[in-house]
Amino acid sequence: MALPTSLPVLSLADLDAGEAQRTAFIKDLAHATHAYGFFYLTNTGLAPELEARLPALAREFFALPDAAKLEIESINSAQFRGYTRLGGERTKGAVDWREQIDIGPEGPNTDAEAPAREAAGAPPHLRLLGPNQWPSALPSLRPAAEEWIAHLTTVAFKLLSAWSVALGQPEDYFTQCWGESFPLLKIVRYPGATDESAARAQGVGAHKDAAFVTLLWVEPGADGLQVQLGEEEADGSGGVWVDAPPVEGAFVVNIGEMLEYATQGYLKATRHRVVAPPNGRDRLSLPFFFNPALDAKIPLVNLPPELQAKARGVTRDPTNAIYPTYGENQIKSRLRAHPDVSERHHADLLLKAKAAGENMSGGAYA
Ligand SMILES: O=C(O)CCC(=O)C(=O)O
Ligand SMILES: [Fe+2]
Repeated sequence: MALPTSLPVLSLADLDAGEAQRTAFIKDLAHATHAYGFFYLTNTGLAPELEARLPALAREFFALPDAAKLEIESINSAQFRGYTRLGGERTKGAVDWREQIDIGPEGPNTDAEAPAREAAGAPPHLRLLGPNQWPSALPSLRPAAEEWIAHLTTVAFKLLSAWSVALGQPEDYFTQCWGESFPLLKIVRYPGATDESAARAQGVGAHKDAAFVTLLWVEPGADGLQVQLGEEEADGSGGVWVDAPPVEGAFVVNIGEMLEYATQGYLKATRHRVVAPPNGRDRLSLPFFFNPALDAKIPLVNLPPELQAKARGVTRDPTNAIYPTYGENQIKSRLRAHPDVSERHHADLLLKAKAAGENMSGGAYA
């Protein structure tokens, strides 16, 4: 297969532009996400005002004094919400050179009830339900982030129904067992490289996203994202690393491991990484990971024979099993990514995982 030097661009508006354009969109979507696992999506209906407002607030947040940022440090949150300072996160055990805020669905704090709940048989992933942390120095961040999440949720649902049709299923195939979505928005800043530390070359290390689907916004002009196309080896080597610079007005969309798993590899979760910006520059991005409810079990898609013939199967690292319940995957990847939060709030789960022989030092995206 000839590899493109840049990723395909699809317009979401085509889905509502009459039968012919809708059919063409679904076909292009299937091709892009089977062959590459990545594409650019334009015309998502995001209000230009919001597209300017949230990144501007993100920049304001990162420019706050450390004390104001650390007020919402993720170490305070058993749900891994809030601010993670530079060097606080890992991929494949190596430190990522970025600072970020993690924002999930808002919920009451039930940390104190977890032991009794679990003694009565509730799964540990319910520990991920709880409140976000918002900076008191920047009250306008919360409504902007919530509007962003709400809009991308509608965009992601449109994509899910288009994939359902592309996979020969009814439109509501994925959503019938979906439940209340459990998305995660990250607000991320990668500082420029300095020659002080070699670790800074890894903005975020090579990984596949654990989510169903990711919709990534990148600040215009900020390159650094690279995508591994072609046939890679099981150990992650091989293939061709292609630059995926931001395209004006577009989100980068990519398949996560849960959707790859549900389609037995027909849709591809493609490895990607971010190279730290050059000295004197920094890079802002807003990855949005779209996921079903923590207790959702999404059935494997019964592919039509012509697609089944092209499904690659899912080869898994035996130390990084995919569980049928979404929440089990989610809590494991959070435990790996944030060892400090895990040791403080979930030491019992770390011990259990180690006793079961799982590799818990792999980082978010082992
Ligand atoms: O910041 C980016 O451009 C991508 C980040 C990413 O791949 C991730 O957080 O999973
Ligand atoms: Fe990613």
